[in-house]
Amino acid sequence: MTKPITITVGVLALQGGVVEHLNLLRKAASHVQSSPPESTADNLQFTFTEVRTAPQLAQCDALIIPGGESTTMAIVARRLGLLDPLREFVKVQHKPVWGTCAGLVMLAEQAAATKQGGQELIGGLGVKVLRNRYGTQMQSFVAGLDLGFLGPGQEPFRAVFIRAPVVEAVIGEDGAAGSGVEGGKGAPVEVLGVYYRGEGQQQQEAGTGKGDIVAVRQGNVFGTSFHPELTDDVRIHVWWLRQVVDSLRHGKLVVNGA
Ligand SMILES: NC(=O)CC[C@H](N)C(=O)O
Repeated sequence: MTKPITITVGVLALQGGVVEHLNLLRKAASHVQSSPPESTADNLQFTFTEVRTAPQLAQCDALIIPGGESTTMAIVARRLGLLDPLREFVKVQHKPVWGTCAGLVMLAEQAAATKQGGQELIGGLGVKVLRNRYGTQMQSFVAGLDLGFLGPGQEPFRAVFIRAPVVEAVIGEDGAAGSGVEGGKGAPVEVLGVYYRGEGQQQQEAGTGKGDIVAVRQGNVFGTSFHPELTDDVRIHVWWLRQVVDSLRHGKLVVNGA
């Protein structure tokens, strides 16, 4: 029998929607284990854990940065000495990371200043984000998104937007550290989700209309403006865990226990 592969996935637990991600990750894991990526059958294990310290981060093969308030998250991370280890995790070790909402802001290379002085970011995604694109908490909304990366013929994903950022501009490979496992030249920035505000489904399908970029990936770094963890729809978590497994198997990364 082959040795089990245990993948440790952390959720940064300084502030924000931590428990919700952990719950959905656990559900997603059982989906991934019941139809595992090829060659990991029977021996794929996941451990999910909260991350508050650099040693806890070092145990992780992949990380989720949840929604919340990115300014607060950055201040707390700085105080705990976590900002540099997080940058190392994302930009030097190129481990898979997913940021939701405030997490997307943290992973952007640039954020359009909404306050004087700006804020500290982790970076890794070659994009510039615009914070609070749709206004205040009161203007929160749910919208059906067609997310092609989930596969053909999928139902729209009911995306929850709460003081959500959007990707205002793709800076590209040069703006970020690059996310290819090999290092060096960065991976391209891929737009994986667009929200067409007040526009019809037909325009979405035709790819017309301007729309806001609300899901983006560059190599191992993935970001969404919205909060899949606040729904019981497990599809994006399942997709991401599969990406994590693939990346760890095909990249030159060390997997705990492998
Ligand atoms: N729901 C959220 O995560 C809101 C993000 C928040 N507006 C920020 O900029 O950090």
